[in-house]
Amino acid sequence: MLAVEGVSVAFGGVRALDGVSFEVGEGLVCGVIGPNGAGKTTLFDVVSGLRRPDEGLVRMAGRDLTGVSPLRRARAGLRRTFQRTQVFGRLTVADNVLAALDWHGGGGGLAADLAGLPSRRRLERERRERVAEVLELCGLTPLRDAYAAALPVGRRRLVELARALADRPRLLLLDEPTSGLDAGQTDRLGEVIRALDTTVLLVEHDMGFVMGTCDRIVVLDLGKVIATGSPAEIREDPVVRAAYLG
Ligand SMILES: Nc1ncnc2c1ncn2[C@@H]1O[C@H](COP(=O)(O)OP(=O)(O)OP(=O)(O)O)[C@@H](O)[C@H]1O
Repeated sequence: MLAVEGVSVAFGGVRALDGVSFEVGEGLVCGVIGPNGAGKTTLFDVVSGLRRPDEGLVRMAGRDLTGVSPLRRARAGLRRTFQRTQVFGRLTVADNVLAALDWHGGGGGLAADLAGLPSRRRLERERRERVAEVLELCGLTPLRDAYAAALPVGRRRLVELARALADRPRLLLLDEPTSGLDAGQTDRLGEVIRALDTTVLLVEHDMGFVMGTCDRIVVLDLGKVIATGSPAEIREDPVVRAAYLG
């Protein structure tokens, strides 16, 4: 589903990424870990299109995305969440998710809205249904009418996840999704992520969360992939232990 092939990025003399290659299969959750400065954020920026690599390719479902803008990547089904949550505080939880669907437009423009065309009403119903489905998936149904600004950070993060999932992304990038969450909220988030059928790439410092949530793990150190494997393989890998786990 996602293939990163020989990606390198240099900042002056620093090789932030140095020939990074790995693949993530359809529907799998892949975690990227590594010590500070390993290149995780740079890798995320390359995959989401915020930074163009000096060398290498990023493919999604076989399509080369390397020169494709972040907006076009979004249209192709890629979504990203950020370390600092980005939700509309003045909207309710349900409207936050609805707003994430609205950018597709309803077709027919304002005239169709005013005329209340049947096609438009059907679309509206489908949207409401999708919102309800996503809220349920993220455990937010009881909070659907709460204002996002009033929610604690753990819930806001779930709202952000719900927004990212609203129109069924093909690939979801999560940047330190547990930051600011307590243990209970972290467990809940892990359950939601595991229940998704979307392909997920996440960067995370919380090792317990990574080991419990991910199918595959990519370990970066000084811009290079030093190991890839299942959580059990990574835990046992002598190179990883030496470089990172201690
Ligand atoms: N804009 C930049 N200009 C110069 N050097 C940079 C820039 N961004 C990152 N670097 C350097 O590239 C290397 C990789 O940084 P990156 O932020 O990708 O690592 P990271 O694994 O995300 O680290 P952290 O866990 O601390 O967030 C580091 O040596 C960093 O100092």
